[in-house]
Amino acid sequence: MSKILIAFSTGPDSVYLYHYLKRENNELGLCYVNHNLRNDVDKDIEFVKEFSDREKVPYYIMDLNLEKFNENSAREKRYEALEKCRIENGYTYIATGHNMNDNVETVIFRLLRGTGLDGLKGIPKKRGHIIRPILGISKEEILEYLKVNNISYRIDYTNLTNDYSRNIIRNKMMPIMKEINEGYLDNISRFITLLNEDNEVKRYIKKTLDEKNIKYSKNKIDEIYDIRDKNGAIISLDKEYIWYKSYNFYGIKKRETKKSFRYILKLNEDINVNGYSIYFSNFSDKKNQLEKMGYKIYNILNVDLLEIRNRKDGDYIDNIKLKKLFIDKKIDKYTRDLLPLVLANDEIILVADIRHSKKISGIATKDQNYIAIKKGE
Ligand SMILES: Nc1ncnc2c1ncn2[C@@H]1O[C@H](COP(=O)(O)OP(=O)(O)OP(=O)(O)O)[C@@H](O)[C@H]1O
Repeated sequence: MSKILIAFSTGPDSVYLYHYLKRENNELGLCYVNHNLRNDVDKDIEFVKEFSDREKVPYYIMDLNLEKFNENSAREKRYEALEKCRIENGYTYIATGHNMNDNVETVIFRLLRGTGLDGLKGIPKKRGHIIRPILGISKEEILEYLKVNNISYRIDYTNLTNDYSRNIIRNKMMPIMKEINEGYLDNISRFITLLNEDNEVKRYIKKTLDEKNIKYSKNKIDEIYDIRDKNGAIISLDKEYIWYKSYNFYGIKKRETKKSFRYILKLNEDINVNGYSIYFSNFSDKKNQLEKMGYKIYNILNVDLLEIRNRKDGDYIDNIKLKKLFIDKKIDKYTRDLLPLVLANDEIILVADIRHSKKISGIATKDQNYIAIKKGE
């Protein structure tokens, strides 16, 4: 439960916002800012008083004299007045009634005027003490709710806006977009949400790097951002740290000290190395099972011992230098040392699950020795 001051203009959005927040058991108050710009302010104030009486919530009227200001400064002064009211009366947040239509209109307006990606984030859900709880609700839903529940409100300010471009977007462009696609509002709004999520991930990355005092470039943030869905992915940060993504972790880890390894695998043995499981077998039933579990299977003839080790300088697979392969496949230096290589008769036949030598076949036939490999936690 929070103590929330509603920026209450008496229009449908504010009235809906009140009912919306009431459902969540918040402690509410109403603040009407009197701009003295409209003739029927008295009726607004009467509405606020009646509403507050009926709902048993406190109200506050903040007077402004804005005759000499333009619309922009009216908005600024309104936010100042709301903030003053919030502090004086001990509220935690100010909630405004911006809705999904306002958000989409804002983004379209910015697109037409020219904007960067940041501008397409739309109206922020939260900024300082200001929250906008009904940003995800369309005007249509709001009006429908008020109608069905027989809830009264005053004239919609937003339709009286004297902002010329806004009016064209709202009254001309939006209806045409709706003709093209009924779901246009949801679709654009979803796009805005996606952009905001992206921003949140990037903010998290930046904050985490800053906390560790790590020097980084903007590219690094993009690189880290790109692996956000790739379990097992690693980005090298510096000598000491890596950024690591696994099923339940996405953040900074200390590098494990480089340990070289070497194992011998006999037929029908298996092994786990640095997150890879490897089977060397000739059981065909098991082969089907492993295949279903996502293992890559390779046939191998005339071998009954395999060697599993990490890379060494000058390693080759077929005629390709491992180093070149790693660069081509964009495998960072940290990961390169952890990858298990599989060797038969001193020749590399598998580089983890990344590449197999021409000498072994990716098609496993019956009753043959095979290697099964899979990366997994
Ligand atoms: N006179 C007022 N008193 C209190 N709150 C108001 C008043 N007018 C507007 N608000 C608040 O601001 C919200 C947005 O209203 P409106 O779209 O008219 O304002 P705006 O800030 O000029 O909008 P935008 O930033 O989208 O151009 C309303 O839902 C309401 O919460």
